[in-house]
Amino acid sequence: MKTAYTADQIRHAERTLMARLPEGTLMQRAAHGLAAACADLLGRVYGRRVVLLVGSGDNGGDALYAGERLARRGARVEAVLAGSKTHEAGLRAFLDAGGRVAEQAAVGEADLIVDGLVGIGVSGALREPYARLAEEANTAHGTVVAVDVPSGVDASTGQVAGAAVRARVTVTMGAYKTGLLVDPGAAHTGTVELVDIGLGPFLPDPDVAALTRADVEDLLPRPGNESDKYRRGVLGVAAGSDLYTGAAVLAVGGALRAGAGLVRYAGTHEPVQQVRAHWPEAVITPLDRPSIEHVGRVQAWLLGPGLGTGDWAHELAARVLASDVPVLIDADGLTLVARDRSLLRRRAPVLITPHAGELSRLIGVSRDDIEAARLEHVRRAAAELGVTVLLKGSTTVVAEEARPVRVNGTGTSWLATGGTGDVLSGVAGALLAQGLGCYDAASVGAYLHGLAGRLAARGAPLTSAGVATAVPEAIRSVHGEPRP
Ligand SMILES: NC(=O)C1=CN([C@@H]2O[C@H](COP(=O)(O)OP(=O)(O)OC[C@H]3O[C@@H](n4cnc5c(N)ncnc54)[C@H](OP(=O)(O)O)[C@@H]3O)[C@@H](O)[C@H]2O)[C@@H](O)CC1
Ligand SMILES: [K+]
Repeated sequence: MKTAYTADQIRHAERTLMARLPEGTLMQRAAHGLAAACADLLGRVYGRRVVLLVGSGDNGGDALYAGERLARRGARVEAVLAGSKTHEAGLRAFLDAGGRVAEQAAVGEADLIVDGLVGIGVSGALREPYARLAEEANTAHGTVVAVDVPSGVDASTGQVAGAAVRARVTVTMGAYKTGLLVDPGAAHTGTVELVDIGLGPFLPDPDVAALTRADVEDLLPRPGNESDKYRRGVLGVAAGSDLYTGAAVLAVGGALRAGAGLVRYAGTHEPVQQVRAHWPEAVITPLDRPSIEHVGRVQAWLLGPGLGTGDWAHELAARVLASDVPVLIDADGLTLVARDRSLLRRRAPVLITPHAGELSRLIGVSRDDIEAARLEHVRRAAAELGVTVLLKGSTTVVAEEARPVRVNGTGTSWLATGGTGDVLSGVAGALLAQGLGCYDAASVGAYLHGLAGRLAARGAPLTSAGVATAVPEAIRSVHGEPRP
């Protein structure tokens, strides 16, 4: 598990560790790791031009001590002092090593730009001249390395209130910060390199976590010798309508590709025809009224994609939610429960999979506000609604009360196309039916779906059907099995 922490959590751990070490030890460890990362990026250090953007706090101190090391190896290092004060000992060491302070920064001509403006001590939007320097770094030709956190990104939330550095590499000290994993901040980090400064034993429970390949491998259900289709998880799918047939086809496809033992599809005439044509392996119950009494036993339900939002759909949703198995609610199902919250009053678990627009209707917050503060709102939705929430987006986040938010970074922007959400609901639904809890089904589902998206896209546009087709390959790559 990749774990990440808020600025307060990091500071608390740092204080405990610092009390046991000679003064300045941690910053020297940080600077050592930072200088090594810079040297790697430069290839040859001697003679190369490096500009340090130095803020008034210890983030600037890290940059100065790393600059000292690079200067000793023959780099031409200039520092722009942006704050009202500067880390004194760091500046002395930097100057002693031959570093220079520049009035007018040659940011545009540098081979490497080290962003030491602000780290975990940032509050609010970058002030001048920090904001201008961040913009200069972003438009310069040189490689930008952010110290600890790209300046302008809130380390605790990933929120970006104004100008912010966009780094090629972020060298982060001691532990990942939440804001490095969650968008919009995550989009600013480039590759994140972690420098071990000995913080590990002092860190509390994480604020957020991201599943690694090994975690997903451990969590993924694998059929044993005695498995039969009923034990491997039967998913009921209540999706699609005479107007929207594709959603049903894609959701059933996602579920079958993600290992449901059996999919029982229930729907009206048109989607039934389509699902039957695409997926002969699905067991189909044509519905002439909104009822699930003839569908047979299932271990979980997927409710909503393409279902419509009229009385018929409402009645079917009420029947599905009156069952005693976990239910995943997506798309039109979310519109129905936004209108009638009483549908969510049930004992068995509920997983909802909204995008920001759908979540906006559920919690009465604007879509833009949700996009700007995804963590805050996904947590709030989980607490207010008493359900597990998977908020879709460039970094998908999964919240359940009293658990760290799980962040998924496997996705690709090619996935932002029609129908991919239906596939995701099928994948996560199949995992629910195979016995994973909502929290794990959602986060493993997001991981596989993102990976399948990458495999389907390979750098070019994808189709949602292609994403479903790539799910088995994603599972294979998680298990590390050779491809046929
Ligand atoms: N502690 C440790 O053991 C270790 C810490 N380490 C390093 O220290 C970093 C934390 O250092 P920190 O606490 O000094 O805070 P930091 O991020 O430099 O920023 C504070 C300064 O920023 C300013 N400022 C704030 N907001 C601003 C804005 N919007 N726009 C403009 N300016 C703004 C604010 O200025 P002021 O408002 O006071 O004028 C304040 O002076 C951490 O990220 C890591 O890199 C590592 O060496 C490992 C060991
Ligand atoms: K920084």
